[in-house]
Amino acid sequence: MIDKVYCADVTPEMEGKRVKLAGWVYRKREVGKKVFIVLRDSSGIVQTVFKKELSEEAYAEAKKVGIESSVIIEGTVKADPRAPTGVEVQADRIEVIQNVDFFPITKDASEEFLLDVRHLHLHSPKVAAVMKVKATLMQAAREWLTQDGWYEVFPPILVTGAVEGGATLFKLKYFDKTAYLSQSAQLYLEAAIFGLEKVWSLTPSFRAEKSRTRRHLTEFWHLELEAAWMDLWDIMKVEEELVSYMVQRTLELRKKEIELYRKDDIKTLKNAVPPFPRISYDEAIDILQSKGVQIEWGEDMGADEERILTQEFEAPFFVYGYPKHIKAFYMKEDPSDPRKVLAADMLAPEGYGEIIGGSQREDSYDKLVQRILEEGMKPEDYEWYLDLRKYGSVPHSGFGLGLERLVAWVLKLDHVRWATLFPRTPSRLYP
Ligand SMILES: NC(=O)C[C@H]([NH3+])C(=O)NS(=O)(=O)OC[C@H]1O[C@@H](n2cnc3c(N)ncnc32)[C@H](O)[C@@H]1O
Ligand SMILES: [Mg+2]
Repeated sequence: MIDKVYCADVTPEMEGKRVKLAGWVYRKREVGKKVFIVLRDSSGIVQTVFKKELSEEAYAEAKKVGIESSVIIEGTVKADPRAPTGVEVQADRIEVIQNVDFFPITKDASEEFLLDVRHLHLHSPKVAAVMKVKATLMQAAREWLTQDGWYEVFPPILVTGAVEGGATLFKLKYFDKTAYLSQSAQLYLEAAIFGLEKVWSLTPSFRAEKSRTRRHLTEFWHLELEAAWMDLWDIMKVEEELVSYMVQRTLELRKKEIELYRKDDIKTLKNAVPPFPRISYDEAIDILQSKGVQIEWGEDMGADEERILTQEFEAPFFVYGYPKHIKAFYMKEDPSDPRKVLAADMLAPEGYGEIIGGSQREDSYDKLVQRILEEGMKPEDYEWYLDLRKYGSVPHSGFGLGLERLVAWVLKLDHVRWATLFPRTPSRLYP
């Protein structure tokens, strides 16, 4: 590894120190007999200046390099309040690793073009900032999960059945059998709780969703938890503590990156502290109807309805107690109201809506068989899953958080596709 100083680590206090930098040409301009190159690396930027009288050779090389050329630059640090970071490097050496005559991404690039050249768009510091925030959210999640006694497990992605409905399964040939790409690790996490009690996984989940909305991907990263002995209210507490820790920790560690997208508009992020507000599905329907939304009890809330509902809150909030017929087969019927299930979604404010889907699971063998039949599915396709209700069944609950949806809310992105390295949607499989 080259023995370099990172751009962000060059400070005015290093005045007079010689440094070696390695990165990419981010900005370049010539003024008289000087060439200013703003160098970019993963840490940020620093201005370098090439003067003819300091090194004719380096000056001549610097004049020739194009934007996003990869270079190594050496020189002496000089404090300068006019420079973007208050400091610049008086360069006397440049090694051009690869010169770029024309970098395809220009200021007027369309969103579709940026997606077509996503592999080059990843040069962008603003895109890198999204990935740093995503990484820090998961770093925080791991910190919280470890200290709270949860075990990470690694479920299969090649599976034989639907969790969230057969309509969004990606089917593939598995030797002489049929397999599917996992929609959710949940069923496997439910098996893991009998030995580990509190488990979590981060896996890619796949949904052959034809809906082209701002919050749907066909492949997304899914943070899922499952716990024995917990009911719906217990798991909702876990959700709010986990999400709160993730958001507050990321605010602490990635403030600069968040401000790139939100500027100082971070009130709703700071509000993400327990307890999150809780409203019932019934109350949600009342609120929507009072705002003139045409929705009846029993109907599902889509992105538009959730967007309107989020206007009532300035923090993430729960909606609980959904009608049974709009929710998944595995959800436990509410003993106090058989029309409902013990399910709760967490909705992010500012129009983002659902970021978490969770529920208490049906732990009765007979009731689960009945639900599977009611949903038009075959119990024999879920034989192993039903076994979990035959050999020491316990009350248990869990949830799934869409990581891209959380990132989209934290950074106020206008589409979840910007929250993932290489977005997958119905119309995008390349690059
Ligand atoms: N372990 C569990 O209990 C998870 C459960 N089986 C499940 O998959 N619920 S979910 O379908 O609401 O998806 C969970 C979350 O997963 C995200 N999600 C769900 N579908 C998508 C798509 N298509 N694109 C992006 N993100 C998606 C979204 O935040 C949802 O709230
Ligand atoms: Mg859901």
